[in-house]
Amino acid sequence: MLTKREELFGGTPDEYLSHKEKYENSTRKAVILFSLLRKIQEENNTDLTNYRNLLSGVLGASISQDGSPFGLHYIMFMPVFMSQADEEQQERWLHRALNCSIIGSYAQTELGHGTFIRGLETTATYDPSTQEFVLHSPTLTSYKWWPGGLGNTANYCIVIAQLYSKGECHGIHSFIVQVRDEDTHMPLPGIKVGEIGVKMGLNAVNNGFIGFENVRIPRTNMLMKHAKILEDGTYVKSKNSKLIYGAMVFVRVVIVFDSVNYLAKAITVATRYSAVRRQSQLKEGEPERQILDYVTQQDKILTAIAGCFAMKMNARMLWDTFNVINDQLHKGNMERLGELHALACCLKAISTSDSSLFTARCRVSCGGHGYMVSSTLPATSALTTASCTYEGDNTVLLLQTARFLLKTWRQIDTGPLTPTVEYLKTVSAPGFSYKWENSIEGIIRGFQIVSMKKISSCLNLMTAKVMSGMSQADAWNTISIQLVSAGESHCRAIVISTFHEDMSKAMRSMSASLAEVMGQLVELYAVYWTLERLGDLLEYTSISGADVVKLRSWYEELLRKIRPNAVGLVDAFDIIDELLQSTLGAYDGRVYERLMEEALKSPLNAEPVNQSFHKYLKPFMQGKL
Ligand SMILES: CCCCCCCC/C=C\C/C=C/C(=O)SCCNC(=O)CCNC(=O)[C@H](O)C(C)(C)COP(=O)(O)OP(=O)(O)OC[C@H]1O[C@@H](n2cnc3c(N)ncnc32)[C@H](O)[C@@H]1OP(=O)(O)O
Ligand SMILES: Cc1cc2nc3c(=O)[nH]c(=O)nc-3n(C[C@H](O)[C@H](O)[C@H](O)COP(=O)(O)OP(=O)(O)OC[C@H]3O[C@@H](n4cnc5c(N)ncnc54)[C@H](O)[C@@H]3O)c2cc1C
Repeated sequence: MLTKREELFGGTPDEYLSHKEKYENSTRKAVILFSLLRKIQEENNTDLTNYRNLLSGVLGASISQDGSPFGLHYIMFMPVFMSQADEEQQERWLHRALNCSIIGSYAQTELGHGTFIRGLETTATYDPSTQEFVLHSPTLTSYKWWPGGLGNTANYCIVIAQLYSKGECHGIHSFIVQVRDEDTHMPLPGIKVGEIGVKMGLNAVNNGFIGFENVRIPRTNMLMKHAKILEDGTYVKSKNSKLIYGAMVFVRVVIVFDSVNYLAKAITVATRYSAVRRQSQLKEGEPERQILDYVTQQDKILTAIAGCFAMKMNARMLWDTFNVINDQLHKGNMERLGELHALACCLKAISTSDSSLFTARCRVSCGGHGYMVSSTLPATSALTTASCTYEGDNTVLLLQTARFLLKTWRQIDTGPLTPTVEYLKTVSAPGFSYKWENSIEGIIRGFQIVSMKKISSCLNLMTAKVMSGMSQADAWNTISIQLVSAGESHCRAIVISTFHEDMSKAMRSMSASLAEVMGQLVELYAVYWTLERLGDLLEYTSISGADVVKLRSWYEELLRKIRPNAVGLVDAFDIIDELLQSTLGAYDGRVYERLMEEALKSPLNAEPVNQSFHKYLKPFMQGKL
């Protein structure tokens, strides 16, 4: 009788399963894992706060690097329900979703549209004579494409469609739609549903497609917490049309935590392997050195560790900010919605692009063995690059942040600013002066000045181009590279200052030795990004060549200081071997034995001579083909 652990983590490695077997195996594992999670849910309430903790359990414990077919049910279907369904609808559906007696997905993206959601083509036309909506996919490009779990798993999904009533289009709204029979799991009439095929990664997420041929759903299947359709077809608009976007903000907040989880796995593997792997002699005649002793290796890995800690603290700040503003939204106060959207956009973009960058560095820092699937670094790399796209392409999200920053800058003199942008007032105040200094505070100030000057420059450029006769849209597109850069600079300034401030607070309750190491991580992160963004700092601050020389020495000194604690820092993530699933990162350091153990599981090692020798090789080598 297999234990739960053996059931979850044993069996043929996924990499040797077919696409179909991989899905079936991940579904088997998901059922085990989510049965356990369901027990947790039964003991706790399900408000968003508790829900995120549950969700981080889902994400953190996702037992396959390939994701889970239930992921979307937890990541989007339920959060959207909690934020957009009215009380009657929650009463009718939420408990069934929570106990997984229905499995949902979230169908927004179409073959033809992902970013520009106002351009979605799926229609939901209200028929007052039957008090139903008619869901229809008018074109191939209107087919929903990507929804996780929709291929073969979900029997319900939330569909985002253009709402039509009394001949008028009211824009995109959310609808709950049953897609499969609850008993037979057969697709319901008028519904064409399937799986989109093999992807670069996340092949257990079961991403699907769905098309509707005049499918009728009751009026009460429109999620009506904000906007409504009355029985006669009268449209009652939402207090704020942007509230429909709320779930995307929540998921972006979760994704920042998720990006930290993925990066923590990758640096645990790369750091432990770099402590085990010995290669080359630093001095003639000496024993081969741990590759972690090479400063170039420290440059790749220790900065990733600092980045992971930095983003973890920023994820917590973002979550706290989300909760504060979400409470205000529930009370009808929309004042900070734009700020929350901008912050969630830039932190999702920066956390996922950093996670992708540093995970790729971890992969190459492990040499050939890092290219083995059994190291799990390739899968984590495929995961982190996907996160730069899903829940909003990073470029598009940074442009959203830039849009908010320009709006803020236009109003800079009209009153107080909201917390995440009030630095703009400080560094642009009359009489404010700043001379570069090589300190954490000096670096933070420098990044804030760069951000402010980029935003100001973008606005001046926009104004000049429009004055010269260019349309607003063309001017925006022309300077969009600089707009993205302004969004990134703003975010980096927030990340460094949050890391410094929150870690300083945390260090007060630490032992002196731990506080010293944490302080070194903050310095390493700040100095690393200073050296990475020297162009901006040279353009907008008084930093000098001499300062840069000292910064480089400071950086190398920090690498030397942190090196002895590298393994301890990643052990602190406490990721069990079963979740790490890595031949290179296992706690016991038996890298070579594990590599060989995994290799022998290859089906190609089942017999000494593969059948292709007799069928192909031998006749070929004997000139008979
Ligand atoms: C357990 C295992 C787990 C394994 C891991 C798997 C995890 C998988 C995770 C998730 C799966 C993925 C799901 C998805 O991808 S769902 C689909 C996500 N799609 C998007 O994010 C689409 C991105 N596009 C947009 O958000 C919008 O189209 C846009 C904002 C980029 C542009 O839209 P547009 O209408 O052109 O906007 P404007 O620029 O004109 O701005 C309009 C106005 O609205 C404000 N606004 C826009 N978005 C929001 C928002 N989300 N919240 C609040 N406000 C928003 C914007 O600020 C403007 O306001 P204004 O300046 O005051 O006018
Ligand atoms: C693994 C994965 C899971 C997903 N899961 C789901 C899901 O469950 N449900 C769901 O609904 N969707 C899902 N998606 C879809 C995802 O939301 C979209 O892929 C994403 O929103 C990007 O849209 P797109 O793919 O159409 O790219 P596009 O928007 O076509 O972007 C392509 C390029 O065009 C650029 N671009 C687009 N618009 C602009 C602009 N205005 N300004 C400047 N540049 C622009 C982008 O920067 C990008 O470089 C998933 C995607 C992935 C990869």
